[in-house]
Amino acid sequence: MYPALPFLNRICVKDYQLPNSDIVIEKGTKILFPTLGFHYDPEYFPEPNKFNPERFSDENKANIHPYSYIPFGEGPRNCIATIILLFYMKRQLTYWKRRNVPYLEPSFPFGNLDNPITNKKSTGIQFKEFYNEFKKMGAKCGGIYTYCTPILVPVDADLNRHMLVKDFQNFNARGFYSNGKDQPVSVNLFTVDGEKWRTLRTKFTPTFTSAKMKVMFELMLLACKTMDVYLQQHASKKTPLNIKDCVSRMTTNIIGSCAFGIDCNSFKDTTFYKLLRGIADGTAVSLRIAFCNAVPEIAQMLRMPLFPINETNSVCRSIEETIAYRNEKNLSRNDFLQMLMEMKSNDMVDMDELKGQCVLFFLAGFETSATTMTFMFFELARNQDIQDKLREEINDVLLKFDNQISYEAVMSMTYLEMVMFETLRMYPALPFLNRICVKDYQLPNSDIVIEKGTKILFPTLGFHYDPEYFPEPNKFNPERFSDENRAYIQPYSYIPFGEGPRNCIGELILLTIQSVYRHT
Ligand code: HEM
Repeated sequence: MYPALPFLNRICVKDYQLPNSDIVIEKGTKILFPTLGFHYDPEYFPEPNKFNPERFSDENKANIHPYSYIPFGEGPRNCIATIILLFYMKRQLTYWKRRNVPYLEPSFPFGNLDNPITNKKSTGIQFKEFYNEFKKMGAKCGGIYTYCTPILVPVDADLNRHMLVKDFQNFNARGFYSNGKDQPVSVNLFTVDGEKWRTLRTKFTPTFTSAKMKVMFELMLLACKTMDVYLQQHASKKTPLNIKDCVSRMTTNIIGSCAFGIDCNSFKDTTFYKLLRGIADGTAVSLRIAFCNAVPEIAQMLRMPLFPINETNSVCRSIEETIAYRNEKNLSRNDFLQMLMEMKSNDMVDMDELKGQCVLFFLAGFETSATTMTFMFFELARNQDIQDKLREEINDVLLKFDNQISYEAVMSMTYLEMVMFETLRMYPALPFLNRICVKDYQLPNSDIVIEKGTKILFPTLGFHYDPEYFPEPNKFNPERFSDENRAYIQPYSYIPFGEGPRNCIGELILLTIQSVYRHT
């Protein structure tokens, strides 16, 4: 759809009679082959405006008309750059061998990944398999390739401690794409690196304390009220419920209320729900994010925004309107937006940073929380005994709290916490963590040196399903996280929220809550 050169050119160096025609092309005539024309010709590519990788599946490829697909040119003068590129790619694929790092044999052009067009496995599962291969070799880490990019995969919990925590200064970047010029809100805590990240993290950490969350809890409860009615309707009619849809609406209500100051009642009116989903959901969004991160230089050159423009602009407008309304009426509310407004009035953040963090609050908190809850209900449905035990705990605790759900009541539900931790072990919302080496680094007790610029991918799923760390890993067993058993979990093998100074800022809420309540 986007050939880098939209046409090929040649010059006729000898008079030439067109085949099956009496037209003669004179020597010296310039010829321009319109690549874009061929690629968008429905005779050759039906529904040419549709992005459809299936055209290039092994079966369909054979039906493409020869010489109608010419992104690299054709014939003896086809792009020299292609040949150089191919040579470079082949050489790249020997990177780990040359550096004496244990590696898995790659193949061209996908490296160690499955063919993205025909593959059925998620990237998280593929990295779990790489993990198992390196463990079998007895290695502490190993090298693989995504396409031609070398990626280091640590498979040892103690190495996680070194790289994510102790030697964080060598790996403090995530290398995620953002485009501050054209879409300032794409510059946020998750996407920025270096000094900018450090400054933002220092500014925003105090907004995630347990005291702040306790105050916001009332808003969260209110935002869930309409779900009660929705659930009761389904229960009384005995109609099945799409649990993913239900928790996604609930999460939208909470985020709408806490981050955007909007009462969006997604169980009745799906306007805001659809708008927010438009930013985070869908193949086009995933493809754009994947493209931007795979070839950030090209994305930067094309000035590609990270998030869909229309939806993001609508959400930003709504934030601006709420701020203007609160300022005009002198209103205040115990939400995340108010905290950011106070930071702005103290010149700690500017308007773009404020909007960026609201959008990030949604992106980082929405899918992660909704999928975790969905999988939790899935496992509770499959394990009736665990469901009964949890229900019993909830009923017992509520009895002690006059049947009122309060912050304190929820925090004293220890079995609920164990169930949630086990859900996050089996279904971590992010199946891997990524970092970039920013300073050459010698691996501990080894002569391997990781070069500056190397990408590292920590395979969370691999660790969480490793029987060395979690016996019977396919069994949903919340008891692993009881007070007694938790002490036996190998540090840095359980990483659903990441680790070290760049871990999930949302986890700080959990940690603070735990330390407060476990010691009272
Ligand atoms: C079940 C819920 C959640 C899970 C499983 C989760 C998981 C993660 C993970 C794995 C990371 C990457 C950490 C790393 O690279 O070491 C991350 C980063 C982050 N998360 Fe969460 N998250 C959750 C909820 C939230 C919520 C509710 C918020 C905020 C409102 C949030 C805000 C962030 C931010 C801002 C970052 C980037 C931190 C940085 O780079 O400094 N997350 N999260």
